[in-house]
Amino acid sequence: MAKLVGIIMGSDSDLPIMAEAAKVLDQFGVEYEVKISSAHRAPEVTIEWAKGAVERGLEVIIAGAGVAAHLPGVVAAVTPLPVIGVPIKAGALNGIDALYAIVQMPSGIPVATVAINGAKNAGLLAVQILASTRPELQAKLVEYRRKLAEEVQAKADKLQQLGIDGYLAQKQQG
Ligand SMILES: Nc1c(C(=O)O)ncn1[C@@H]1O[C@H](COP(=O)(O)O)[C@@H](O)[C@H]1O
Repeated sequence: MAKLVGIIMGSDSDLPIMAEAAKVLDQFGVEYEVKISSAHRAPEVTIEWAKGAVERGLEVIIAGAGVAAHLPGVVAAVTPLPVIGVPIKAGALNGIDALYAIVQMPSGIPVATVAINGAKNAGLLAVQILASTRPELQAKLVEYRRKLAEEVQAKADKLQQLGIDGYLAQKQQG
């Protein structure tokens, strides 16, 4: 399968979080490219990467950045591809600054913003976008959701069986 998703982040310090998006894509068998670049520190390289994304065959971009997180918006400004922004928890404001910077895009250039450090959901959202034209991915998503629901049901059954104190005691034991 060709590389369909581009993952870009502002710094290698974002990598531990952004790796969670890559992990989801691995899980669904979606190939991707990964890039460290910065709209602030390396603007030309960033813009060149984003401008070439369509030609390279990418269909979705996941862009993560912390603090004054302009990277996702700058990428979105130069590509017609959907951009999913991941605000990274970093710096004195713990990601609130990044969240606001990414989510408050001016009208006309959207960035689909997930939660602070929400790289896993960014990966899932990318899979969902790709799945709209790929039945095999759609089927995997249905199965993924079925397992999630099964896990919730297992917890509900256990709580019913053990009661609150028993449940918490068992949870504490790990
Ligand atoms: N927000 C941006 C941009 C950008 O938006 O272009 N470039 C780097 N950064 C962010 O700066 C934080 C600290 O970076 P360093 O750890 O390299 O100092 C990172 O979270 C990065 O995403």
